[in-house]
Amino acid sequence: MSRIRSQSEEILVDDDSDSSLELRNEHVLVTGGAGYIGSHTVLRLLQQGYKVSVIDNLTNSSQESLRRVAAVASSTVYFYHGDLRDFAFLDRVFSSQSFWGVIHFAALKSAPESVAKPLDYYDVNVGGTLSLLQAMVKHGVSRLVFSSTAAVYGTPRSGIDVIPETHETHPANPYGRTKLATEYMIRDVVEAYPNFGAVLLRYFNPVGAHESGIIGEDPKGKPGNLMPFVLQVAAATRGHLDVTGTDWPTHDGSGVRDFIHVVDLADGHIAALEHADKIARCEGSCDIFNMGTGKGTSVLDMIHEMERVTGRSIPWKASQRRPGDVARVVADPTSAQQILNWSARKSLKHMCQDAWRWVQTNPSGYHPADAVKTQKKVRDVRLGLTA
Ligand SMILES: NC(=O)c1ccc[n+]([C@@H]2O[C@H](COP(=O)([O-])OP(=O)(O)OC[C@H]3O[C@@H](n4cnc5c(N)ncnc54)[C@H](O)[C@@H]3O)[C@@H](O)[C@H]2O)c1
Ligand SMILES: O=c1ccn([C@@H]2O[C@H](COP(=O)(O)OP(=O)(O)O[C@H]3O[C@H](CO)[C@@H](O)[C@H](O)[C@H]3O)[C@@H](O)[C@H]2O)c(=O)[nH]1
Repeated sequence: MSRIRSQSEEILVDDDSDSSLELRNEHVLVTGGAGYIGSHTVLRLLQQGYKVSVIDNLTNSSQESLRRVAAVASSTVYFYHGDLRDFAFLDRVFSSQSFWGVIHFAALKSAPESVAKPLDYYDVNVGGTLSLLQAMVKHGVSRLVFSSTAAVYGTPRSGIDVIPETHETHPANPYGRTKLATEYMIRDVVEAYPNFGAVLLRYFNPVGAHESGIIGEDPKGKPGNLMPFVLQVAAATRGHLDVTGTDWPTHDGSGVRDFIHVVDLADGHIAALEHADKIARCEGSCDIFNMGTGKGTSVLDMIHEMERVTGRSIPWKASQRRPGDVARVVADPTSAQQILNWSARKSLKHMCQDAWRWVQTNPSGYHPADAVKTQKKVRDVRLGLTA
């Protein structure tokens, strides 16, 4: 194994760990792999036998997620601590390993924050991807899966029930615009370089956690999305939930979204990577897929399901609509079903059960205070700096 001086940390499982996994030759680089969706995807990749390296600057995550992933999979994750915008760093990483493909998660992801800090969002989301694409082209790596978002659609055309990939793109905030700009940049690279296979995945609303309760969404700072708020109210660390809009033209007046279990989404990335390989082998192209269930769930539906799962009451109050919010955002997932042979399997009940298990097991997320419990689960993991 080639190593990068003091840039890389290796996360190893003891040799006596019980691993019957058949390893593949394909080495996948995952940017932002320590984060919420990235860590679940790294686990799936390892379970499929891929070799996995992660680049992350840990601005919104902790290496603890990868230690746990390595332990659950009884496998190894190669970790490079660094920033995607640093081309010299990327160049060294790409020189040290021969990557088969890249899954690119690393980004800033808060729509409201992007309104206040648009340049940060363009810098990381567009600038970071620019530097990644430069490294991929320089080192001849030509399979890419990219995290895009339903936010690129903006307000859905009136009267439409589910959003197909062909829907117009009018993002309503800088975050969505950085993702759309990045989609265009990737499409231009595919046009310019033969045999480049890129898959752009537009996620709807990812929620839930791995069923083990070992990895999940680290509740850093004040949550911005619905599910972390619902969990806090269920755990009685927040008094009530503000339902932001109860006068929408929906079945119960609250907003409707397409919630997708993060493990289903992780599986979608494996299918997308295989598709990127297929298209890279025949001339190359850039394909776009929605990642959703096709089912709409209202905020009140979500509250009621969480009440059933937890056996606790979730008090809520009607509150004003959030600026820029829309009534209903639900995916048409047909293309992913037909072309990737992927569809989401887990129900709203699974999403609530798994999110609740994660929160109960890890009340402070990956916080060191929980590490005592954690150490037992990951005691087989050795962490060593490579020279
Ligand atoms: N979670 C959602 O609701 C959602 C919805 C649609 C799309 N997405 C997209 O999915 C991707 C992953 O989202 P997530 O929820 O896992 O977010 P996350 O914040 O948990 O993970 C992103 C990871 O990228 C890392 N990172 C950020 N900037 C970096 C940089 N410059 N260099 C290296 N690493 C950097 C962070 O430390 C973090 O570990 C993002 O691109 C996000 O925009 C997320
Ligand atoms: O305290 C809260 C928070 C949210 N909501 C409602 O819950 C629904 C879902 O909101 P949220 O979880 O914030 O998700 P979205 O606004 O749909 O946006 C998410 O999903 C998009 C993809 O669809 C991503 O692009 C965004 O980054 C991500 O924040 C909406 O109707 C909100 O009005 C509440 O009622 N109370």
